[in-house]
Amino acid sequence: MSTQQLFNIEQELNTFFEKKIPYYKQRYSGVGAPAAYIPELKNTNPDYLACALMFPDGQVILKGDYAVPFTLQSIAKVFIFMTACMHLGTSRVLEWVDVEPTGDPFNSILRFELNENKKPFNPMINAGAITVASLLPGTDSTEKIEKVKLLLSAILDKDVSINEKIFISEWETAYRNRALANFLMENHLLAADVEETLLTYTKLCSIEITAEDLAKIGLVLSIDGFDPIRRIEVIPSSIARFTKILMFTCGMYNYSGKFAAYVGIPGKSGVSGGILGTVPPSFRNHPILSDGCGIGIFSPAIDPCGNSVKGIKLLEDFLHSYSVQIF
Ligand SMILES: NC(=O)CC[C@H](N)C(=O)O
Repeated sequence: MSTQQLFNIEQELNTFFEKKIPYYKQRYSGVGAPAAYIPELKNTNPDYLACALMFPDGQVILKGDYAVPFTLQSIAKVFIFMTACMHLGTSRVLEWVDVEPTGDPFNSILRFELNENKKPFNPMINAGAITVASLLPGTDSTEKIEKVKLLLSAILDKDVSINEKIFISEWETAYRNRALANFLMENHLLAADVEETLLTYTKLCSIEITAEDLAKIGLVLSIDGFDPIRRIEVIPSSIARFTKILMFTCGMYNYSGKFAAYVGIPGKSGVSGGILGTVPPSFRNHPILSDGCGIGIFSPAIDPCGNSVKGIKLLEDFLHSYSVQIF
């Protein structure tokens, strides 16, 4: 692509987001609210809205409140799964967890009580992620957490840290996840101690990132685990590709089907209001997104499914406005 074309695209996208971010902030002001079940998240400003895009040539678009850090929350499930697969092999991990969307809330306990399904439905809901967290290699939570942090650091080319305040706030109130972990243990679906596994899972949910970090992760996933900027593989391609399938089918909890149908890319959200999006390279000659891109969105007011209200609207608008379709 010529420098002139690149400049025009950058200008075009800048104009798009400079217009849309204030629009969505106003249009959906007061709709949804920051997650209240983790007390520390309740205090987040619901009006933040950030978008980051990263392209394979290294071009980055950062708009809105992109400098505000937030915690991964459920987005951590993507890295918990990939790390476990990298150490144990995907087929071993899938002996413990299924790959079926649920249609139930992300922290639902229903299926265990009914005892309808032996394995947790998929690694992108709490039950599945807690099971997979118990499989991580290491003798205690510190070692297990380190393995996941190493993968994230390799993708982002920097260290990541845990927001202790948010971790403690969730740890002290994680009644539902404790119940889930106990059900899992009762069904022989935890490979490590209940409290140790919960500690691993909850700390990983509290890793702090930015919208730009999510865009970088999305970019690496879009190119099947390859970092096009440093020209190295950071995730084995078969694992990156399998993870995108899970994101596409199960990444948005009980909104996953609608997200796939109406937004149309692999995505993963967290109750902090983050959305990780990945646009695979297209075989169609798309004027902007032919080579793929990574998307990071952040807006803390979430809907009853646990997804960012303004974030989904902005993402949907962007992808539709630029006719991004992966099928
Ligand atoms: N949906 C989410 O983001 C959930 C993550 C959160 N840490 C929990 O386990 O409840």
